[in-house]
Amino acid sequence: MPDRNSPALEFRDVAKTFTLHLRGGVQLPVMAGADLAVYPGECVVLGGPSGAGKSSLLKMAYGNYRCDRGQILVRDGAALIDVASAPPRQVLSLRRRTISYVSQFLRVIPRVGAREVVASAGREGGMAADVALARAEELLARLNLPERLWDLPPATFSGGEQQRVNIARGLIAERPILLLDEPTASLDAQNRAVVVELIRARQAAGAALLGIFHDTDEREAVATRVVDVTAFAQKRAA
Ligand SMILES: Nc1ncnc2c1ncn2[C@@H]1O[C@H](COP(=O)(O)OP(=O)(O)OP(=O)(O)O)[C@@H](O)[C@H]1O
Repeated sequence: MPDRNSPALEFRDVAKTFTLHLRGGVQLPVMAGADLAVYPGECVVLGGPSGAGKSSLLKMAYGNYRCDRGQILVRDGAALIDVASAPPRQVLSLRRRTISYVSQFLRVIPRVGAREVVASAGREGGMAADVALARAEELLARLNLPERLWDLPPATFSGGEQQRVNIARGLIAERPILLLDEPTASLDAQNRAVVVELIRARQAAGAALLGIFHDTDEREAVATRVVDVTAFAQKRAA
């Protein structure tokens, strides 16, 4: 069981400004002085208006965006890794072992079927091939993806079908930190309820979750705490 008394993920004094090189170097400050700790067993939901920087925080934690200042500390077993300064090799290793990220959209791989898209994420996380395959099928069935689609590449799937493959891919390896960027945005009520159950199960198992949920009911169903990122932007203006 993870140590619940120390954060699994912690942002310390993080600042981010986008520079638009194709627009004459226009600067877009998004946040400064962002401090946030997420503990094992928590589901912290990011709140605040559109454009406040919620997705940017998740992308910085996953190492997709660099931050300009501060630290993003990830507990990786006994080690503490600063994603903000870690070399790419170390960030990739964190993605294999420690952090999962369910983005809003599935990045489809041409010619690879849905079941394999999910199972391969399990294998990358260290599962044996047969276990990964069985777990992939279990998740796809739970998420009501029709079996006739399992061997087809998700490129032609509906938005909601792609999103469910994406969720299965993000959840299969059961890593200690889970980042969720509106995972239920394109789902119907029945599938939203399944995703809420899966998220709560990860939380009960001691994972640290950080997510964005615009739907109030879902937010209430999963959040142990809501953090308004507008406060980070206000620090920026101060
Ligand atoms: N890659 C990028 N290049 C330039 N600006 C960006 C980039 N990504 C985000 N931004 C800007 O940063 C600000 C914060 O965006 P972000 O997507 O983090 O907000 P958000 O709170 O998640 O919004 P929403 O709720 O609408 O998804 C916005 O003003 C956005 O235009």
